Amino acid sequence: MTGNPVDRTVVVSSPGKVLLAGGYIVLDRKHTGLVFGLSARIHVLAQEIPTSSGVHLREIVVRSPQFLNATWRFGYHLVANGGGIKVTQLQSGTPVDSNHFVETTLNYVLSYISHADPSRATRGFEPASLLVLADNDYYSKPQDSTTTPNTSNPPRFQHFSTTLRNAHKTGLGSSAAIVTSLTASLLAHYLPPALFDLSTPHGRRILHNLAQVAHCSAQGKIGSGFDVASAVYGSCVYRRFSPGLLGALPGPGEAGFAEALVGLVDDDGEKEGGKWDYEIDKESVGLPKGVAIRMCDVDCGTQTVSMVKKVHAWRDENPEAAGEVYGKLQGKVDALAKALKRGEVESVEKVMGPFRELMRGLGKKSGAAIEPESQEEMLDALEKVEGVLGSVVPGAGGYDAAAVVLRDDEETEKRVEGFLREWSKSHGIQVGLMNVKGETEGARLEDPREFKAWVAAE
Ligand SMILES: Nc1ncnc2c1ncn2[C@@H]1O[C@H](COP(=O)(O)OP(=O)(O)OP(=O)(O)O)[C@@H](O)[C@H]1O
Ligand SMILES: C[C@@](O)(CCOP(=O)(O)O)CC(=O)O
Repeated sequence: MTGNPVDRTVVVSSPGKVLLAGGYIVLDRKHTGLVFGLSARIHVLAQEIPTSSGVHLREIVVRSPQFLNATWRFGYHLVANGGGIKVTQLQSGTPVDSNHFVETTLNYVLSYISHADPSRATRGFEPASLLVLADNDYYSKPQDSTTTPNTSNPPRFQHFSTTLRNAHKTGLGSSAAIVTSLTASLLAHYLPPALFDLSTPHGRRILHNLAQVAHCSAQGKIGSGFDVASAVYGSCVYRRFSPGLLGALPGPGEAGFAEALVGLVDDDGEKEGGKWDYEIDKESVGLPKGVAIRMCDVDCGTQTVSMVKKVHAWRDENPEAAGEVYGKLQGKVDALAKALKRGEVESVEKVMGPFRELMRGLGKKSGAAIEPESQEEMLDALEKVEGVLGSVVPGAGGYDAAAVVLRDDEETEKRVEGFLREWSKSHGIQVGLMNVKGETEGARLEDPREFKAWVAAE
C-alpha cells in the first residue's frame, strides 16, 4: 500500500469546574450538586513522535511547557497475566519530579486501549508526544510578574516561572481537567473512530468512566467525581456513582487488570443490570443571557481532604441534625439551579444569601473553615456592589477562588474590579477578578492548527 501515513494529531480540551452548590452533600448519592464548567480549559495535544526508519523508540513524552522542569518521559511494557500496560518514568540529566496524575492516567488508558483494540497485541504502541497547555487562570500569576490579568495581555498560555509542585493553583480543578483531556487525546490518537468517538454519547460515556477511574486512583480516594463529570459533560446537576463500583477492580499491573478495566469502563449504566449509576442532568442547568458566573482569586488554596474529614465526623456523630442541614442544602441546590435556568434574577439573590448562611453554619458546627471570616467579610461587602446577585465560596469552601454570580455587563465588571482593587489595598491582600467565566460545554476536540506555535516552540 502507498500513500502518507494517517496524521493522528489530536487536541482535546476540557473545562475547569465550579461547584456552585452541593459541596459535601454531593458525596452522598442521596443528594446532588450544581456544577458549572468554566471557560478555563486544559488542552492536550497528542501526536506521533516521528522516528527514522530502523530506529525503534518506545517512549511516551508528556510536556507541560508553562512550568519549569516539566517534561516526563515514560517507557512502557505489556505486563504478563493480563496486567495491562505499565509505564515507567525515565530519568536522564536533571532529575524531574514525578507527575502522579499523568503517570496513573497513562497506566489506565494504555491498558484500556491494549485490551479494547485487539490489534494492539501485535502492533504495540507507536511512540507519542503529549503537550499540555493550561489556560492561565488555573494558577495564580507569578508574584514577580508585572502583568495583571485584566490590565495587559499575557500570552494565551503563560509561563509560570515555577515548578508545578510550587505553583499556586486557584482551585479550578486542574487535575480533573488534565486527566480528562489526557485520557480523551490518547483514546482519540490510538483508537480508530469505530472504537472511540468523542462526539457520540457512547464516546463521552467511555471517556467519563475511564477518566473517573483513573482520577480516583491517582487521588488515592473516591471523591464524588463531580469535577471529572463536569470536565467531560460540562455544566450539570450531578448525582455521584456508588463508590463500591471501583472496589473490585485490580490495580494496574495486577493479574486480569486490563480485562476488568475494559469490562467496567464499557459497562453501560443505562442498560438493565448496568453498574454505573451516576446521573448527569444537563436539562436543569442553564445560564440566562445577561447573567455570568465569575471567580475571584485570593491566591491561597485549600486542603479539601481535612475539611471533608471534619464534616463527616460531625455528620456521623449528629445524624439527625446533619440530615436536616443536608436536606436544606439540597433545597438550595434545586432552587438555585431553577432560578438560574429560568433567569429569575431576584430568586438567584434570594437563594444565594441563605445558602451561604447554611454553609457557614455547617462549617461552625463541624469546625471546618468552610467560609473563613476573611472570605465572609469580603463576600458580604462584594454583594453590596451594584449588579452582583450573589456569591459563594464554592465546593468544599475555604480559601479557593470565590464564585460570584453577577449581571453580565461592562459596568458591573468595572464596579467589581474597582471594589476588589480597593479591598486588596485596604486589607493588604491580593484579590482580583479572574478572566474565567461559567460556561456549559464539556470536553471537546480542538483544531490542532491553533496550537502550532506551541508545538514548534519545543
Ligand atoms: N498543567 C499541568 N501539567 C501537568 N500536570 C498538571 C497540570 N496541572 C495539574 N496537573 C496535575 O494535577 C495535580 C494537581 O491536582 P490537585 O488535585 O492537587 O489540584 P486540583 O485538581 O487543581 O485541585 P482543586 O480541585 O482544588 O482545583 C498536579 O500535581 C499535577 O499532577
Ligand atoms: C467537598 C466536596 O463535595 C467538594 C469539593 O470541591 P472543591 O474541590 O473544593 O471544588 C468533595 C467532593 O465532592 O468530592
